[in-house]
Amino acid sequence: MKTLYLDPFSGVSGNMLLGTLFDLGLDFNAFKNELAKLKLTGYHLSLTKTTKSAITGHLFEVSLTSEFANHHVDEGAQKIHHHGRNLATIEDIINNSTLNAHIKKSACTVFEEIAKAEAHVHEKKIDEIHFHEIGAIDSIIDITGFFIGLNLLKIDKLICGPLVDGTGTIKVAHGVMPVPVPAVMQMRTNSAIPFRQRMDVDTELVTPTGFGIIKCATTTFGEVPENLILEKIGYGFGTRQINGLNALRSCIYNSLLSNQKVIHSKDQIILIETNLDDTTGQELSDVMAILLTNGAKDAWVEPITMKKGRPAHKLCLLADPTNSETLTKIIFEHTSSIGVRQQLLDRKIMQRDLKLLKTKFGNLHVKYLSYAGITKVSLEHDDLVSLAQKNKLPIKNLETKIMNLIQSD
Ligand SMILES: O=C([S-])c1cc(C(=O)S)c[n+]([C@@H]2O[C@H](COP(=O)(O)O)[C@@H](O)[C@H]2O)c1
Ligand code: NI
Repeated sequence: MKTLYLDPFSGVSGNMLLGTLFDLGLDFNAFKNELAKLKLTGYHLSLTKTTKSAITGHLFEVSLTSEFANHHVDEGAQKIHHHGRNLATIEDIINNSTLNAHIKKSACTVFEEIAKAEAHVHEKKIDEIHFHEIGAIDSIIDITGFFIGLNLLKIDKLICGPLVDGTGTIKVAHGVMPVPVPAVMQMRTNSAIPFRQRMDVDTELVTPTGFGIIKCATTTFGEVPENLILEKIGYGFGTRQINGLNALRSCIYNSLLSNQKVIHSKDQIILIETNLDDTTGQELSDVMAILLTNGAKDAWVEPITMKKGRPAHKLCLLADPTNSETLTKIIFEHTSSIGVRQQLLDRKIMQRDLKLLKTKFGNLHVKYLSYAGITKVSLEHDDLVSLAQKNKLPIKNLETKIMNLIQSD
């Protein structure tokens, strides 16, 4: 299983996404053969291996041949296209090709995502919007080409790090637009994609095409995968000149487990709390059970006295930070709470190694714990209870017997 990790430390555009795939080894001729299935004409592809900031990478560019270039105006670094195709026409081009069904579906999803955002920003219906972006041949090539590239490189999973955009304004066909550009801002709504801005970069780093592809193709955003083998690194250059390297870095990880294991002695955990003065004991116990089955690591209630001397309860839970949205929704859905407090906490943890122990009383899971030379053993309580019932022994008594067996081992 191959995982592609994208690191958009200086943003993302369609060209950068393809540039980085070529730098990872995507074959240009194989790519062009696949792309020809779209039966598009009027374009030229250029792929250049080059060095920027002393780093070697690839620059991928699409240019229009003269017949089409008449409709295309260059305004500094900003390309503006005046021959927009509408969404239906683009989807026809893709769907009438002999590309595989997954590529077709993925590309159409990105076009729909960008078109929806554009329609919202320009306050037009999706079929009547001005397709200055997605009607252009380069967008069709970038978007469809990205999925062709993933397929040729046999990538199974995509993970993306936080997106970094610039600031200020850029000049486009209809005037001056703020950065992040409106279509990108619109696509960010209702999404939790990590995004930040570099205030020292006075231009656009994240384009609508780049953001649309990332949003639709990626389900996991976060840190580099652990315990996987890093196989290859690629750099795809952007065309804008910025203070520093303007490139999209990508890494291929292989799921073969590394023999160099990562040991965690600290991590982060989220504490979620809410005060409840009108929830019954039964309701509290029900919601705690739901929270625990939905990934809370622990959930409990604390008796408190709220304003006006009201006896109440504080519902608390600990969870992985990525689970906070799901668990917050459960609290809002199943209690009268109208607000929760959240704190991200640093946690020190013992390394855990879970093993199945075969004993004369039966099998049970045992946790071997260690931290800076301190070691402990902990028997899985549910297993212990069922073995105690099976052997008709008091739980404490059986625990002592099993601990003695482990120690004598
Ligand atoms: O010309 C217009 S109206 C325009 C609108 C927007 C919005 O965000 S709305 C963005 N742009 C810019 O066009 C270029 C091309 O983008 P690609 O995604 O096709 O690479 C880019 O700089 C956009 O920000 C233009
Ligand atoms: Ni427009």
